[in-house]
Amino acid sequence: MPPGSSRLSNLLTQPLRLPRRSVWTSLVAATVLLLAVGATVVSGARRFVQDTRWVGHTHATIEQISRLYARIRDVESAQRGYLLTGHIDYLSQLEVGAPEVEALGRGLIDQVRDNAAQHARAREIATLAVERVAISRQTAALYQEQGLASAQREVASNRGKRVMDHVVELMRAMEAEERRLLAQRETASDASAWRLQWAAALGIGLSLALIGIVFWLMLRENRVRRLAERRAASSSAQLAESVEALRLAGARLHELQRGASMLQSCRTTDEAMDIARQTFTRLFPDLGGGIYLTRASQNLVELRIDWGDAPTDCAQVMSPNDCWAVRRGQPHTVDDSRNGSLCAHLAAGADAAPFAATCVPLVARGETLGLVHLAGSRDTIAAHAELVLAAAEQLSLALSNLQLQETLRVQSIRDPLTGLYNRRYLEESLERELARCARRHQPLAVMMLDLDHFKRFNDTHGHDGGDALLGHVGRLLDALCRGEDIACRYGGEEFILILPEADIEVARTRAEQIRSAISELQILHLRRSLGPVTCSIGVAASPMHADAASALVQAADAALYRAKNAGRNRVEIA
Ligand SMILES: Nc1nc2c(ncn2[C@@H]2O[C@H](COP(=O)(O)OP(=O)(O)OP(=O)(O)O)[C@@H](O)[C@H]2O)c(=O)[nH]1
Repeated sequence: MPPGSSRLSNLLTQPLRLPRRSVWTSLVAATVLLLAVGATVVSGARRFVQDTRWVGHTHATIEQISRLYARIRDVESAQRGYLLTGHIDYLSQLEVGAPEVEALGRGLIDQVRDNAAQHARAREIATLAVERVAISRQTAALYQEQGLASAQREVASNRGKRVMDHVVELMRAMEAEERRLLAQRETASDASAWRLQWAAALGIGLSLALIGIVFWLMLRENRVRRLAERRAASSSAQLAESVEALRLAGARLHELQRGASMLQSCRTTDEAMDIARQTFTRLFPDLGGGIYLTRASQNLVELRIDWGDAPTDCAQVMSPNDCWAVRRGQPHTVDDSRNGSLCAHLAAGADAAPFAATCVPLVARGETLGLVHLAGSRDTIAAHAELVLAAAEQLSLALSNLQLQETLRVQSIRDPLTGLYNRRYLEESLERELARCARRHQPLAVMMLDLDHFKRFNDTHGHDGGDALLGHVGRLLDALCRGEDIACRYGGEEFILILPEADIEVARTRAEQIRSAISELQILHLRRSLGPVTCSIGVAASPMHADAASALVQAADAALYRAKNAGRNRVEIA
């Protein structure tokens, strides 16, 4: 799993709860409350206005009563003034006051039309007021027509006073009732005002509180949303990071697969080293490194290739014990070159910055074939640890396969007793070398060698002794061969040497050297010296004696036959 993917899945699965329901609930509650407060205030205001209107109405009624009373008194005064002075102005005042009293009476009736009791009183007052005005006018008329005495009799009858007393009594009752109503309406108006005030204060307070809660919830939601957005942004960044990590991991795996496939197709160790260098460079471009291979002797490990800007100096050849990974048979990683146990084959330069290094043994079929070493930054080494192991494993398998192939190849072309090439390889090589020399117009010599009296040697020292002799001769021939010569065991105690680009004289000289060397051979077998041995050699050369491989071998064989017949331990030319 690429780094960060578990954190990513946590982030994606962790729920984010937004307080949406509480916000909506509070908003609805605040709205309902505000509407209720509004309705209460409106209805309270209406009632307050109505109550205030009623108070005004009461005041107007009381004022109407007062004005009616005053107007009646004015009429009475005008009547009295007229009787006392006879002045005509009083009479005209009386005449003017009469319709006004009547109008004020009607006004009073209209004023209290809503109240049945007051309405009845008002009608009675209006009727009595009109009657009182009529009495004053009658009294004035008596004065005019019959004189003061008649008018005074009328006054003395107290008819006008009785009517007026009744009017006053009714007006007092009516005013008292209006004052009672006034007090009642003022109380109601005060109560309305008080209710209105409290409803407004309470409603506004509660609404403000709810709005505060909504505001707080919205701030909280905003905070949570910002957090969610940050998480989403961080998640998508991590997702992109993970996708990129997966892409790189996929590309590296593809590269590893490609490298492994090419390694498996390599025919030689050098080819495998070249492919390994390319693969490791592509897989770990930020790391320098190298590959050591164990020599056939198993006692030394040799640096075969290296690459990149490794911060270390690598020993060219080392003992297997110089590498912790080889010694312990498992990867060895040092995070800090200054503090860790760096392998002896790696050396940090004096001025080198601290670095990390890892060595992975190349092990296959229980055999340590070498090691891969990488060095660079600690993070890079740590990040690629598993991939390094996988690449090293693939390289181990490829090297092991190459080793196996080499063993099989050697087995198929080498004679196990002498270590020389076998007859099959001889036949292939002779054809090839003849063609090559012919192309270059160069000679090629063939030497056929047969040990003398080998049957007797066998009989004397046993078959094991004979085998030991064959082994010694094989090693001797191998040692006396040049790099381009091919020494083969032709069969039994017969050997053939192919000497490319050697003419017959060179071949003769070489044959003499070999014959001489074999005659001086000291063979120890089971702590016994097996005595001297000689050989006979027949030499033929191309194109001097034959062009074809089989003809050339036959010519050498014929020369050998002559050497045997001539007394053995000699060289004969075809
Ligand atoms: N020990 C051993 N003996 C072998 C091997 N191959 C062949 N021989 C023996 O080599 C002997 C060859 O004998 P001969 O062909 O008669 O030749 P020779 O005794 O060497 O006599 P000349 O060649 O005439 O000098 C035989 O006895 C074979 O059995 C082998 O691989 N090991």
